[in-house]
Amino acid sequence: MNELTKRYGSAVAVDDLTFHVKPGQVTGFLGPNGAGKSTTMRVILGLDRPTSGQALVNGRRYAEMRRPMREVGALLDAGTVHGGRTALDHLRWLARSNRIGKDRVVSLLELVGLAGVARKRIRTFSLGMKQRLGIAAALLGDPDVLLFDEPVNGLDPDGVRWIRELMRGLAAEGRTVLLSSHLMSEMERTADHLVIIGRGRLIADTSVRELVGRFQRGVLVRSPRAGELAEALTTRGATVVTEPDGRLTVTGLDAVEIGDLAAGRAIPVHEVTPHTASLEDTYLRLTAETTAYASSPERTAR
Ligand SMILES: Nc1ncnc2c1ncn2[C@@H]1O[C@H](COP(=O)(O)OP(=O)(O)OP(=O)(O)O)[C@@H](O)[C@H]1O
Repeated sequence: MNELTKRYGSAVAVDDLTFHVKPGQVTGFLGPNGAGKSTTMRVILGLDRPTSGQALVNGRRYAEMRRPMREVGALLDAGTVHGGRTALDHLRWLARSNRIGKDRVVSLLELVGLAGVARKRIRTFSLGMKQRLGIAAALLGDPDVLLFDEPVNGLDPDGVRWIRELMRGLAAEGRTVLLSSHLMSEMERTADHLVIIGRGRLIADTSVRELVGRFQRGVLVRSPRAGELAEALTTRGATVVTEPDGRLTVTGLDAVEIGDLAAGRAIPVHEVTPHTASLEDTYLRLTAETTAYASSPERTAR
């Protein structure tokens, strides 16, 4: 994504957005409703034209690919498939028109857990089943790059866990996985990296670990020799505050470093608790401003 901007009339859906998605990891694409995630994915897939800037996959625009399904697989809106067809017919038709072997259809129906309903019409499927079918379609061409827009919509807890494991498995195979959601709780356990947007703009492009670290509020440490430990920690560059109950709040060193330092000096430690704002809190704090703005049209009008 390079300086991508997409306007619909006077409304800006995506605003000068630049980020790169790496292979071998799951990248969570997060933002409140209306942040511009679907629009970005539609532009990547050539379904919408950018107003300016560009979205490239493997250095090329989607329209320039000779066999796009073999390069990029996508699940956008699972509800748009032809309801009169069976799951098997739908995938066979997609395979035929993209010169993909029939065997692959059967193995994918098994992979997504739809083998037993392959000959049922799609209109009888639940939303979760349609999501599974959409995922099978995305994987049909065995592409290295995969885009999933809110894939857990409509799935039960088993389905959510299945998606999580599937995404992690695809990334472990070295594929590039971009997964959108408006819920941080989902991403926390699935993604390695996060791209967070709000009102079409980039808010954060960071690893999950870095984001946790950024909002760490220190490590709480309890020791019967707190004074001695505080002195040792301060010497190592940490900032130490002694709490009224005698515990120490340490910043500047993480729990592992504190534990190792104490062990090295044979100072007993009875508690080491990192105090981290949850990722959910962090995400809400990061996006609060954009959400408030977006939900107050009278303010944007001025
Ligand atoms: N075809 C369109 N015409 C006009 N405005 C549009 C169109 N598509 C999207 N928008 C607007 O662009 C903005 C971004 O929408 P988009 O669907 O990309 O957000 P999103 O992050 O995917 O949100 P959600 O989580 O709700 O799906 C919204 O304000 C939306 O109303």
